[in-house]
Amino acid sequence: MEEDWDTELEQEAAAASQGRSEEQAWMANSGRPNSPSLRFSSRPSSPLSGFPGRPNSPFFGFSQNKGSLGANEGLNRSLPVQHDIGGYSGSRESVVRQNREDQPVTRFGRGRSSGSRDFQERNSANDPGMQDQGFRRVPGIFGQSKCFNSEERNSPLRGSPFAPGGRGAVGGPAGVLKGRSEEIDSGRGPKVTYVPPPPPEDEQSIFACYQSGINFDKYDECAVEMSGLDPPAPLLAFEEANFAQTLRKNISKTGYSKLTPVQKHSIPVIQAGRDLMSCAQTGSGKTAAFLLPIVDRMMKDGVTASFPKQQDPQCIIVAPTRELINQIFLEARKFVYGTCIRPVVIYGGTQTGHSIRQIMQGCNILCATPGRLLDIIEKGKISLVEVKYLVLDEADRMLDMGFGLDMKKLISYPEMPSKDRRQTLMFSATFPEEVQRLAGEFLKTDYIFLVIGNTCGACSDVQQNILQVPRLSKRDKLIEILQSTGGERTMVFVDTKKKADYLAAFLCQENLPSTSIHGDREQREREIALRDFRSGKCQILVATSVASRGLDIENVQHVINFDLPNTIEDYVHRIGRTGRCGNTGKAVSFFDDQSDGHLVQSLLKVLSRTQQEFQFGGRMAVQRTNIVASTWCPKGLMQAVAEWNPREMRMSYSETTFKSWE
Ligand SMILES: Nc1ncnc2c1ncn2[C@@H]1O[C@H](COP(=O)(O)OP(=O)(O)OP(=O)(O)O)[C@@H](O)[C@H]1O
Repeated sequence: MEEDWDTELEQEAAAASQGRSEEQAWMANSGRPNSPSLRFSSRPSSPLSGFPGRPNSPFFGFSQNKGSLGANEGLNRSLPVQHDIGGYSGSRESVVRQNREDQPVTRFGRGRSSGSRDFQERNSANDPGMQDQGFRRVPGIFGQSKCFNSEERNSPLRGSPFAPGGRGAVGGPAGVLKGRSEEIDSGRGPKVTYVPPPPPEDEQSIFACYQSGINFDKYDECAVEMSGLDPPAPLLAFEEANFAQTLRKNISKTGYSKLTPVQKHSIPVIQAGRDLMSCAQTGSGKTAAFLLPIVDRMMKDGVTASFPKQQDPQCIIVAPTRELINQIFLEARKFVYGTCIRPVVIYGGTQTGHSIRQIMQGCNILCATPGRLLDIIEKGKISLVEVKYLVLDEADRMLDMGFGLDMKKLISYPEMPSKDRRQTLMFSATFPEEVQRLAGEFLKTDYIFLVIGNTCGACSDVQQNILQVPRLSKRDKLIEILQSTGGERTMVFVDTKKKADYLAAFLCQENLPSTSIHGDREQREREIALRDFRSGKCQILVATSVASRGLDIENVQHVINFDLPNTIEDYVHRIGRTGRCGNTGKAVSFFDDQSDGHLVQSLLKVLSRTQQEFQFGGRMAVQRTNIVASTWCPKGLMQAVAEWNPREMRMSYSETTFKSWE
């Protein structure tokens, strides 16, 4: 999970303070006759009729979901069967523990939220009444159960992969009830036993990649800014990099023939031994920009894996989410192919023993999520003395409140070479100023700061649309869009884990094959969800921000922000799941005056910078940097536009026009 642990809690708390959650709102919304929400809101005994005040309730965070997901006794009765059939070994508690292992957020970060979460979970776990209800059971709708009772048969979820008895592939944290007492007794969850399946070893699978798109050459039009003393000259072509022969072969097997701008500029900086903070738009090849020169150096230095009791990797790469770090590992595997350099990936939610075994088989490039990395270091399984490269992918995220302390801890180990003796590389599509300042602690003073485009630039190949959709109409609007786009691979982002499950189940019910990914799903389920989405088995992936960064999935044509994120950086990363590698994509964001007002200024800035035609609301069109004619637009938006410096946008509205909009 990593990313969304705390932010979602905070959002839930905010929703609670509004006194009415979105799920409740849906329940009350009389839109769809078959909607799961309606079904349960009409039940007189529904706990939703007496919905507890969330902030004060020990069940806050769980009870509300009961109704929205259509939990029923039948589902609950089926849970023990799920354990047997589904072969689950984990539990919700294990997820909590994993998240703690991996998530510095909960350990060091925003303590208030995590503390309250613990409280909620313990209390709800203690209450026998809760065992049959609420959020605990929500994940139970995933996975499979062979027992249908009448209620299940009528379940709106039936026939969907989320339905009981549905596709096992989606799986589900059926263990949600299993480990409950374990947490209470020990304060720790049961051992995580999940061992991820090894990736395919055949050459074709290793080098599988997708085609760059029609706009690939347009990357060259991006403005490039480099600051720092004597930046090395950029490369014009792969040949100029003088890469080792095996690496050259691997690059061509990967299908790369032309460098992207971030590669042109970053590779010579890294080859020159300089530290680098590199910012370039999503999907523009940052991963290869750091991997290629590192692997090249290792090949030239004759690095090979060996098998001492304690491994000493030459390169450590960290990223904020498990799926992303796995993806980076798979990229590294391509470039080292045919050599004795061994990349290894370790991340939370998997058996620690498995991570250790992987490392012990030889480890030159260690790809890790922060929690698991620190764990392994503290277990003495790796030594840091040989680290020459420290790479922070999604560096702004790695340095923010959530992971910043873990990163500091990492560089503070006495064994870790000081910044003068290692090379530190930071990559992201966004670098807010405060993070740029923090980064100084990690980098040598003469580091190079490379910006392709700007430090918070959305991908110009993504056509962005902002639609004003009131909260209660979002679901219908979503269906309308998904039905009109007919089978396009789509990621739908929401603000809470529960909503991700709910929405995925709801979409399945509407015959739109969907799955979900978020931090409360067990790792096995997360990986299955991603696999189903990549393979096209499920055309829609409903996700929290855990999937917003770095994921490179072929042919995602569409991103929908069902809920806008809290920060503009998150928006940029989310919409960057489409329009990758020169391909085009579409992003639609539902804008709700009441909850999204804070984003308006930064949103407009991002939109105007993409220099493309885009739409704001139904009738206001913004072309290039000029807003042209409108008689209507969301009031909240226009107020913010007025506050924002019109000169910067060179907007063409007059004050009278603006007043008439108000
Ligand atoms: N030179 C190249 N030629 C063709 N394809 C490339 C090249 N470099 C990278 N790619 C491909 O482009 C896609 C996006 O690359 P990558 O995931 O590294 O982007 P990114 O900039 O890290 O994106 P994000 O900011 O979302 O993490 C990948 O599928 C990668 O294989």
